[in-house]
Formats: sequence, C-alpha cells, structure tokens
Amino acid sequence: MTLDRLSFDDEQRPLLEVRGAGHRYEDGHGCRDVSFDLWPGEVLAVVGESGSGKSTLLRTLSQHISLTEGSIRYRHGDGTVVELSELSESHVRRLWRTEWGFVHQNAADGLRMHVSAGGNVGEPLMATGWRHYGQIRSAAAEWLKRVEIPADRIDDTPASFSGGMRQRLQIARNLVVSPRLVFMDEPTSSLDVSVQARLLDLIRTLVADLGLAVVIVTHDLAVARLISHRTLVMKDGYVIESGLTDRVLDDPQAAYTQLLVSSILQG
Ligand SMILES: Nc1ncnc2c1ncn2[C@@H]1O[C@H](COP(=O)(O)OP(=O)(O)OP(=O)(O)O)[C@@H](O)[C@H]1O
Repeated sequence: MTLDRLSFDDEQRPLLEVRGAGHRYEDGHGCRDVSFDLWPGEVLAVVGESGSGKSTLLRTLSQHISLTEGSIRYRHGDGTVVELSELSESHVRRLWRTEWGFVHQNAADGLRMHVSAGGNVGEPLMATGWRHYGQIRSAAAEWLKRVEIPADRIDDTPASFSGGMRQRLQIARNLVVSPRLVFMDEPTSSLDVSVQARLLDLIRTLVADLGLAVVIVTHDLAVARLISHRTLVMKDGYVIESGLTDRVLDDPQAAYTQLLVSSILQG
C-alpha cells in the first residue's frame, strides 16, 4: 500500500523506518518496542546474548514472521514508501526477487545444493527476467570471480564446496541482482575463525562497493566492530542501547553492554 511518494531526493529518507516494532509468540514477546531508521548504504549490527531477540527482530523485519505491534516502513527504489505489514504476499515476493537479500547462517538454507554454482547465481537473474543464456552465464562467472570462487568450479554443485566457498556463493546469489537491502543472520559464525576473517573482509568490501544497506545479526562484537556503522544492543527482547558502533563498543552506557563488551556474557 502506497503511503506517499517522495518529492525530494530519495537519499534524504531512510530505507527502513521502524517504530515500536515487535513480535509476540504464543507464550511471550520475542522482541518489542524496537525503533530505528536504516539509511541507504548503512550497516546496522544487532548484538546481544542468546535469547535476547536478535533473530526474532531480523525475521520480523524481513517479513518471515508477522509484525504483531508497531510499524515498519520501507522505501522502494522508485521512492514509494510502504508499510510492510500491509503488503500482499506477491508484493513481498517481488521485493525478494528485486530489492532484498537474505544471507543465512547455514549456507544450505540459502542455496540450492544440487544446482551448479553458476545456476545458483544465474537463477535470481532469470527470476528478474534475464533470458539470454550466454549473458546469464557470463554474469554468473563474473560474480563467482568477485566472491573468489575459481572459474573452473562454475559447473560444480555447492554440495562439493567447503563451508567458506558455500557462504561466498550464497553471497553471490544474493547480490547478483543488486539488492538495496540485505539481511544477514550470523553469516560467519558457522565457519572456522581463519575462514571467518576472509569472509568478513569480502562482505565488508562488497557492501561498501555496492552501497548496500545491511541489517546483520551477530553475537560476535568483533563482527559488529569490523562491519557495521551502527549497533543495536538487545536484551530480553528490547533494544537497551544503540548508537555508532565505535561509541557503543568503546564507551558503552548500559551496564549490560558494559558486561557484553567485557566478554562476560559472550561465548
Ligand atoms: N518459535 C518460537 N516460539 C516461541 N518462542 C520463541 C520462538 N523463537 C524464539 N522464541 C523466544 O523469543 C526470545 C528471543 O529469541 P531469539 O531466538 O529471537 O533470540 P536470539 O537473540 O536470536 O538468540 P540466538 O542467538 O540463540 O539465536 C527467546 O525468549 C526465545 O525463547
């Protein structure tokens, strides 16, 4: 449903305007009263200990579960602003095809494991109307190169890939259609530490090059530090602190964030 059409520079408006948002499960709230703006090109980390509501918030923002209270407005590429909870299923599906991406913690959840690497990257292009096989294959090859997957693996399936390669392929599959907003759920936490660093570096470079807006959930403050501009700290479903990442991590105000930063709650 269209709420308004922008009459001035799009970049002057947030991509997401979240106000008092929450999701209530049958037996209680997963997250509640969450408010923030997300700007184009901005990376927002959501941190907190296990059970604090990070995944619930991410799944609510990305429309995987319903918003049970509050409001989430999204600004389309053409400037139209919509209330996400009022969109039809087909409209949301269109957003997934054209403007949104989701990088899962487990690459198998975001890939087709028995389709070739080239097919995994080519499929989203076909879903947006690409028809010329040669062009699809060369765009897929270009993206595999960008995510450091050797060209000679294009016809192999991700089932034969290492964990790090799978995750890089999942990223290529998401970014090939130039989305505006990408949700990431602990994208590095299933990998060995040495592989994590390389993947984080790649994500950081791609996000900056493409000017993507990202909401990334992580329990790892080092990930937030490396990749995000701003950080929300969650506890018991609420945001208890937010601000520029360096400020939140170097000068935490809430006692809980101080504990988190001093590692007492991590692990
Ligand atoms: N499907 C569900 N049904 C009922 N309650 C749920 C469900 N999923 C999560 N919860 C509850 O919602 C609260 C927030 O959980 P959530 O999974 O969002 O936290 P989290 O910070 O993402 O934790 P983790 O890092 O362990 O994934 C918890 O109290 C949890 O028990």
